[in-house]
Amino acid sequence: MAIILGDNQYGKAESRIVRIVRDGPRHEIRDLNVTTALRGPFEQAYLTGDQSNVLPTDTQKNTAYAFAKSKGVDSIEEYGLELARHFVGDVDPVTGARIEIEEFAWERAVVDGSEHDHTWLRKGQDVRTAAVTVDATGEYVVGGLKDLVLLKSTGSEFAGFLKDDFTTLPETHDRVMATALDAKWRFSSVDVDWNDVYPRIKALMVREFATLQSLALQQTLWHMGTAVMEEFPDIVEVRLKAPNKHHFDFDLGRFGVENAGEVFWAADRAYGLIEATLLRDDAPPANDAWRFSAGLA
Ligand SMILES: O=c1[nH]c(=O)c2[nH]c(=O)[nH]c2[nH]1
Repeated sequence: MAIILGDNQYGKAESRIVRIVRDGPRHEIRDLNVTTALRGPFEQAYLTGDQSNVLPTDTQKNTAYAFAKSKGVDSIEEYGLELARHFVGDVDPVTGARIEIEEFAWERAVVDGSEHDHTWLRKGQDVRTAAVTVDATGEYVVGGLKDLVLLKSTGSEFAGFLKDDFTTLPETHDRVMATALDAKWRFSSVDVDWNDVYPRIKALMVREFATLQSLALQQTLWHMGTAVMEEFPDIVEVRLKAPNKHHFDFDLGRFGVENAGEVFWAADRAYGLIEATLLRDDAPPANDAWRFSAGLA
């Protein structure tokens, strides 16, 4: 019996990079969490401790900061592509680079009725994400968002489900539906107007969540994904993950008080977890586009 080294990669996880453009009185801010990972002939670092092929994770971190200055951060997708191309193209042993980025949004503070030049408020809790892979097979961009918290107070049903001896859930034709959406979409091209596309995808998913008379969260996810893929031919795959944040009617009947869908117990766990992948049947191969690192998704 021999033990072999399997899949491996290494890099610097979660460099917090804040890029401020301050060319004039009105500043711009981009607030990022950047993870880099390199793939290539790094077996000897594990097997014998030979570091000769190893570009330190510290250097990877420094490069991410340096590129934030030299290349700027117009979009996280483009910035990720620049970094990945550099590692693969300019650092000899590297054959593949994986860059994962989260972006935290800020909105300008409004002071005395006008937008302030250099003060912002953190915007929402949802996070824009990008995962870029460059290797010998090509360049891949997976855009996304996570923690988009949505709730609708009607327009959601769950009935007609399979029942067995353990089923206690009542059927409903009017319930609260809430989730914290995690969505990822794979592009078939890197020639994309990233900052134009992102808000349109988010708006489409919110529209579907709001307007569909939902028979299940599963159906809602299908509609969100298909709406995005119908609008954007370059998006060939969508992966959705949605916790069903249950809102149970609180039993006020015990106190002789009527509760017609007005007071809920918002349970934080256990929660349903609904996941789906939507894929065009002629999608080009994903190769390592979905191979995540460092627990960031
Ligand atoms: O939208 C839902 N899908 C389910 O699969 C499910 N299961 C459940 O108990 N409630 C719900 N709601």
